[in-house]
Amino acid sequence: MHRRATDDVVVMHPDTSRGIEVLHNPVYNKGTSFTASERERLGVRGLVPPRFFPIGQQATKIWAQNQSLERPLDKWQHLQDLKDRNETLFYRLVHDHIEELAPIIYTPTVGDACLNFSKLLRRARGMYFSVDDRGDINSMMFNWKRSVSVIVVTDGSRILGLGDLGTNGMGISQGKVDLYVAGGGFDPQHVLPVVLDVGTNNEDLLNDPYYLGVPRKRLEGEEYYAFIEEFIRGVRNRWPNALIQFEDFQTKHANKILQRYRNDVLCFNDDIQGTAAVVLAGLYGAMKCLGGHRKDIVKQTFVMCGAGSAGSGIASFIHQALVANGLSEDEAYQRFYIIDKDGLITHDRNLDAPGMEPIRPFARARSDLPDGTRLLDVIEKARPTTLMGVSTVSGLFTREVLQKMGEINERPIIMPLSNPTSRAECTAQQAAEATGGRAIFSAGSPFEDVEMPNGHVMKANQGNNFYVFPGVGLGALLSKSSVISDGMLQAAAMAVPAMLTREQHESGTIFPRINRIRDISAYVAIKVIEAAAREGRVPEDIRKIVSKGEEALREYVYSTMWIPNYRPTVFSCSSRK
Ligand SMILES: NC(=O)C1=CN([C@@H]2O[C@H](COP(=O)(O)OP(=O)(O)OC[C@H]3O[C@@H](n4cnc5c(N)ncnc54)[C@H](O)[C@@H]3O)[C@@H](O)[C@H]2O)C=CC1
Ligand SMILES: CC(=O)C(=O)O
Ligand SMILES: [Mg+2]
Repeated sequence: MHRRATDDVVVMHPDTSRGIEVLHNPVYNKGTSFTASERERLGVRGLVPPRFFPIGQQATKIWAQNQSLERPLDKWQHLQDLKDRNETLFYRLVHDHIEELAPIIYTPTVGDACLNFSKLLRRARGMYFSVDDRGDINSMMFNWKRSVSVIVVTDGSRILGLGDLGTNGMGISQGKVDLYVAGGGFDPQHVLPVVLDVGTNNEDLLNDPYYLGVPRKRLEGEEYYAFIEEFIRGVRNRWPNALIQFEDFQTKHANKILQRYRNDVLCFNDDIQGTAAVVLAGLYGAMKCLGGHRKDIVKQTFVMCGAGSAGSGIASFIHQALVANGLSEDEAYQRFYIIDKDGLITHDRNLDAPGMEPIRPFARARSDLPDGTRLLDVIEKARPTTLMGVSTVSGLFTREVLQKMGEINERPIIMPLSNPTSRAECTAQQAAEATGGRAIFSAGSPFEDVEMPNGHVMKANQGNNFYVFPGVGLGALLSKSSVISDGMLQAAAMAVPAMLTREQHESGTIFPRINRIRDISAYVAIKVIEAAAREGRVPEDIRKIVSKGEEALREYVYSTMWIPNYRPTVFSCSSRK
C-alpha cells in the first residue's frame, strides 16, 4: 500500500523512454540533480546543464523565487508549475516550509485558485468523471496507471465557503491530496484527486465560455445518487483497498452519502467528520488552557452558527463526547443552541428539509426561545462558553456579539471556522479587541497572533481539519480496518491536544504548530490504529504490532512515510513504483 521508507529507489519500466522524456516527466525529473551515472543511464547527459546541484540547494533557490512573488495566487501558480516539472522538489519545498506554504496550497489561496481554475489550469492532474461518462466510469479508472491508496473526491458543489464551483473544485481535491503527501507522508504516486462533474448551478460558470466542466445544471435525485454509486463501485473494483475522502459536497447530499457508505467502504467525509474531530481537539486543548481537564467539556455550553455539513457534524461529534464523559443524551443536547440563516432552530422549524436530519435532535423547545431568535439574543439567554461559526458569513460575529461573549466569560472560546479568510465570522484582531485579548481563539484559515497594548498576546490558532485528515487517513489505511468508526475519530481528536506542552496551554495555544504536521499525523495515526485494534477491526499482523506497544507502532507508522528526497532511478520490470 505505502512505500516503506527503505524502498529507496525509483523504478522505471524498461519500456519507458529515456532522454528528454525523463526530463518532461515530473515524477522522474530531477533537473540539475541527476548524478553522472544517472545522466548516462537515463540518456540525459548533455540535456541538462553540466553542474550538479543537490536537492537542498535547488530548494533554496526555488524558495527564494517563490518568496519574491507578491500575490499569493502567483505563489500558488509558481508552485503548480514546479509540481508540473518536478514533483519531488515541489513536495520537498512544501514539506520544509509547510507553515508558510499551507496558506498558499490550501486555504485561503486555494479558494482563489478554485475561483479562477478555468483560467489557471496548465496541465491536467487527477481524474474527472462527468455525467457524460455514465456507464464507463469503471473502465475509465484503468486510464490511471498507478495503484492508489487515497482518493479525495468532490462534486464541486460547496467549495470552502465559496459555493458551487463545479469542476473548478478540482483545486480543492488537489490541495488536500498535497497535504496528504506533505503532512501524512503519503507517496505522491499513490494519491488521486477527483472531481465528479455532475454539472453546476452557478450561472456565472454556465455563462463562462472558458468553463472546463460540462455546461449543464446539476444532476439531482436518484440520478445523482446512481452516479455516486457508479463511482464508488468503480473505485472498489479498481482499487479495493483505497480510502475515499469526500470533500466539499453540499450539505443536502453530504450526510446522505456518508450514511450510505460509511459501514461498507473505507471512507469519511472531511467536512463532517474531519472538522468535527479537529474542533473537539481544539475544545480539549481549550479545557487545558482554562487550567482543567478534557472532561470539563461537559461543563460547556455551545452556540453554533451554521447548520450545514460542518455544523451538524461538529455538534453530533461533541454530543458523543459529552455523553462519553457522563452526560445523558438529553442533557448533552441541551448544551447546544444551533442557529442557521433563519436564526435559532427550534421544533417550529421544518426539520424534515433535506440536510436537516442530523440537526433534528438539537432543535430547542419552543418554550426556551422563539424560533428564529437572533445570535445576540441567543447569547444573552444561553450564556455560552463557546461560540462557533460555520456559516460562511463574514462579520457575523459583530463587536457586540464578541463583547457579550467577553462579558459572560473570563476566557470565551471563539471559533470563526468558515473558510477561506474572506468568509471568517470575525478576524483575530476583532476577537482580541472586543475581549481585551482574553479569547481562546481558533479560526479555519490562518490569522496572525494579536499583540495587545499591554504586551499580552492573543494566540490566533488555526482550527482546520488539516490537523487530522492526513493522520486519520494514514491510521485507517495502516490499520487495514475496512471502515472508519466514530471511535477511531474520537481517538484522533484526543491525540492532537496531547501534543501540546503546559507552556503552550498557558499561552492560549490549542493546536500544535503546523510545522509539526508529520509528527501530528503520525501520532493521530497511532491513536487511530490503537482504537481500531480495540474495536477488533484489525487483522492479526497489525494486532501483533499494536500489542508490542506504542513505540513499535510509531516505528511502523514512520517507516511508511514518504520522504521528499531524490532516489536513484533504476530500470526494472518490477511493478514497485
Ligand atoms: N475549519 C474547518 O476545518 C472547516 C471549515 N468549514 C467551513 O464551514 C463553512 C460551512 O460549511 P457547510 O456546513 O458545508 O456549508 P453550508 O452552506 O451547508 O452551511 C452553512 C450554514 O450556515 C447557515 N447560515 C447562513 N447564514 C447564516 C447566518 N447569518 N447566521 C447563522 N447561520 C447562517 C446556513 O443556514 C447553513 O446552515 C464553510 O465556510 C467551510 O469552509 C468546513 C469544513 C471544515
Ligand atoms: C477546510 C475545509 O475542508 C473546508 O473549509 O471545507
Ligand atoms: Mg472541505
